[in-house]
Amino acid sequence: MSERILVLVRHGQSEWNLKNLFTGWRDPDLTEQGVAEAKRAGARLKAEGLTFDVAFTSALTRAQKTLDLVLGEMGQQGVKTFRNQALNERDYGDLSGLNKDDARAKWGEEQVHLWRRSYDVPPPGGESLRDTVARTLPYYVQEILPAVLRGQHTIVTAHGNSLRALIMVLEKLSPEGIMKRELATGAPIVYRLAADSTVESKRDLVAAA
Ligand SMILES: O=C(O)[C@@H](CO)OP(=O)(O)O
Repeated sequence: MSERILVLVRHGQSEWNLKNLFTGWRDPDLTEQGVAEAKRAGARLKAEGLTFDVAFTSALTRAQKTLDLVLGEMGQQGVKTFRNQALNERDYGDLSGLNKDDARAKWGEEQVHLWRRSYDVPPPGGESLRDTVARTLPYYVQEILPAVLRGQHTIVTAHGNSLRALIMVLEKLSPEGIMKRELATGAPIVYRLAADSTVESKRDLVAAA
């Protein structure tokens, strides 16, 4: 039985990350730095000797391009890929497109932090992390996890908060625990799962600067 490998990668820096705008379901492209981060992630995964059998990504350009660049760097362009909006970023609702510093000036540091990192406080008109878990988890359980348990080496490229949703479940984090969890762009996390789908080991492959 081959190993049960699941790799999660947040997309490389996007144009709106650079401009400090709430992004959510909006669809900006990667910046030059984001492209470099994605390639570096691919190089790190290749250096680990990893190969992939199946890939999952969101319906958004930044995550799809990141996947293409990672696989390209690994010489693995042909990997079967599934794209689904279940893996999209948390919907930021009315905050989408606003500048994060302007939002802090308007609503206060604490309120904006709760919208960005709390488990259950939804931004106006958008999804809380709990809502995002409710959207991503069925897709994980029905599509991603079965592939991993079959022994298919699996990569998921997605977004800061859609991945925090999956990480909360994988790492059994509390609402307080997930509040402190930040994901760097283009930094792969390699999980090995046990046959009962719990996490056996985890490694952060921080992309070299
Ligand atoms: O704007 C967004 O969609 C996300 C990810 O970039 O931002 P935040 O870190 O505020 O959740």
